[in-house]
Amino acid sequence: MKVALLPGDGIGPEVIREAVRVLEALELPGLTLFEGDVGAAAYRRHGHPLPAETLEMAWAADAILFGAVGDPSFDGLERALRPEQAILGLRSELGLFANLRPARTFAGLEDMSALRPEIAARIDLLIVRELNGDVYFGDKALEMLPDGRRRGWDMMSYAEDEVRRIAHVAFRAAQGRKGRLCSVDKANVLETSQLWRDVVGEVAGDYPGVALEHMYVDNAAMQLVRDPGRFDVIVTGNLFGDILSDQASMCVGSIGLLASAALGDRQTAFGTFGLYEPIHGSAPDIAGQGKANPMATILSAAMMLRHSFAREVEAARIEAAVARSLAEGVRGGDLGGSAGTAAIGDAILQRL
Ligand SMILES: NC(=O)c1ccc[n+]([C@@H]2O[C@H](COP(=O)([O-])OP(=O)(O)OC[C@H]3O[C@@H](n4cnc5c(N)ncnc54)[C@H](O)[C@@H]3O)[C@@H](O)[C@H]2O)c1
Ligand SMILES: CC(C)[C@H](C(=O)O)[C@@H](O)C(=O)O
Ligand SMILES: [Mg+2]
Repeated sequence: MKVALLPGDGIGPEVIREAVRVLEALELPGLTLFEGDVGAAAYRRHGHPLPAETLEMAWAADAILFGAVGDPSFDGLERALRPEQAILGLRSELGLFANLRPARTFAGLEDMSALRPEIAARIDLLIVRELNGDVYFGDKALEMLPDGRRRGWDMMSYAEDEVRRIAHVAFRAAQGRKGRLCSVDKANVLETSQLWRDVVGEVAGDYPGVALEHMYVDNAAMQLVRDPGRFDVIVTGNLFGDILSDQASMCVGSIGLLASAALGDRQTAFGTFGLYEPIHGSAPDIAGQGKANPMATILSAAMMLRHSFAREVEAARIEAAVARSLAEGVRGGDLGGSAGTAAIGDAILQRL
């Protein structure tokens, strides 16, 4: 059970450190951790945000635990060398097309939601975000028009097989939950979305037990704050899923709480190969201050144990320890408290 740790930039190394303490406390036989460089940290040392040796390490691993990448001082670099290309490169090179981003209310935390507590109390949803296509990976350019104006453009597209495979993931997830799937698109304006809607509708024929609805993304953004409890599984494209998952995090209470799994088809001897990461970024505004909430990363490690190592018992132990910490008042700055990164890690370890 080989895990590649890719801490990255900003608060990435700070939150990964706490997740490693939790994993080590479980004393899982055969679990080995090794570390690689990604993002701005890798650019500084190797001249590239995703060096060949890091990619090799990723291929050799059974799972990846990823922190975050991004550093404002590198925003002026050509796009191919920017820190964010490391995570995009890993997702596409490794064929990790299915991004699971669960959002669930934690008991005792309803007051921290940006919504009214009685509305926040009902959240239990899963965003299934397509991760290898959409406007993220199409041709793009910044160019000069003949009349001297600058123009930027990005090609948005999905091929039907790309939509079909993520639709199957989402329908199967809905089968294992409350049996409701909401497909989010912008089919009233975008041809990419019309194809998305058509193909999701076709796949629905294989899942008669799942109730499918289609919703435009602007309405979905509104419904997510009006009544997030109405959603079970949401399936959507790369861009809309990115945006809606940050929004869902504040419905729960903080972006420091939301974990994620990026999965593909590849199976290892232990389970499904995957990359696990908090949905948040490198948070340059609080980096280096010991203030980051490591819960999202610790919960991502739990997802890793569940999906990549079939260790449901240990995954549930981690999740229960996080939930108990929150129920007993452990709060980072993101939740209006004063507990630092290491203190939150200590609290979870004590309750493991
Ligand atoms: N997967 C990734 O690696 C990833 C994801 C998102 C953003 N980014 C990158 O991160 C950099 C910063 O982006 P941003 O500011 O838009 O988003 P961000 O998620 O890094 O931060 C947004 C806000 O949330 C806060 N925050 C985030 N995580 C937190 C945590 N664990 N505990 C407490 N507070 C937390 C930050 O302090 C900030 O105020 C950019 O370079 C961006 O490209 C990377
Ligand atoms: C850093 C960026 C490329 C990334 C994304 O847009 O997918 C991030 O926002 C995320 O949510 O993981
Ligand atoms: Mg994002």
